[in-house]
Amino acid sequence: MSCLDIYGTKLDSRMLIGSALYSSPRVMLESIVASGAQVVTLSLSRQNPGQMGGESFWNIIRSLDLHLLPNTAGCHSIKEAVSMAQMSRELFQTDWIKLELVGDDFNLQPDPIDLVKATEILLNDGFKVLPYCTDDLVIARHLVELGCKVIMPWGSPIGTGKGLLNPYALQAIRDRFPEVTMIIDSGIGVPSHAMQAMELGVDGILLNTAVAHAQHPQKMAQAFRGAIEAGRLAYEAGPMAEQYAASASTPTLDSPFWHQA
Ligand SMILES: CC(=O)[C@@H](O)[C@H](O)COP(=O)(O)O
Repeated sequence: MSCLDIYGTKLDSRMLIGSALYSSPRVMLESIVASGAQVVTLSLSRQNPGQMGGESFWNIIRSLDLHLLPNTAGCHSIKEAVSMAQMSRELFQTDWIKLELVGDDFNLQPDPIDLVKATEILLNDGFKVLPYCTDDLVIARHLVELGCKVIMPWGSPIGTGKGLLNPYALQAIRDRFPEVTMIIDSGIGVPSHAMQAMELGVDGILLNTAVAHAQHPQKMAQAFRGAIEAGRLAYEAGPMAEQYAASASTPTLDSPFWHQA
């Protein structure tokens, strides 16, 4: 199967996993391993290696030897997000940043205007920006025109588990920007949501709550791994076109094959 491309880094796994909300370090570690993810996202504001408790968290993450994707979770302004990104780059030694800029606390909806402005600042500062955005085609266009090689529209708001609120909007982004790596970030609740997104042709899935809050996170991580792989395989296989009316799958006339070699 083809690879996930993050600014030129090619990965076999199309799943990116969060490191928050787990019941214990052991459950987090086992879940991340079970997911097969090669990218783990983490937040300097919540998992700072220099702070109490942060060091043991950091040692576990480091032991996994995965790509780190620091995020700017909880930032509400451009200034805050830019300085969080810069500190994360120093501390985690990576120029990848998941840019999250909250526009409203009710549903943690990204601020579309400031997100674009902050993206421009960070790209100019040498970051490889993975912006967390809504499923708005025009915002996606601005981000792509600035030079983002990856965009991460939501399925639905963070932690809701509602799945894909607007498959049409996501499909439009996919079709409009086939050259860009498109990762669905947030709101995925069950593996079938992830599979639906992959069948639309998106490149990857970033999720956290659905695994961390499952009754058995390790098993759920494994279930997501299978669903994401199956969804991608189905997309590459080219699904049949939906039909309005029935057509017999066991015709009684002519050749049993429709393609005459
Ligand atoms: C871990 C992370 O970056 C989250 O903020 C992300 O958006 C995942 O969202 P869910 O928890 O809804 O999967």
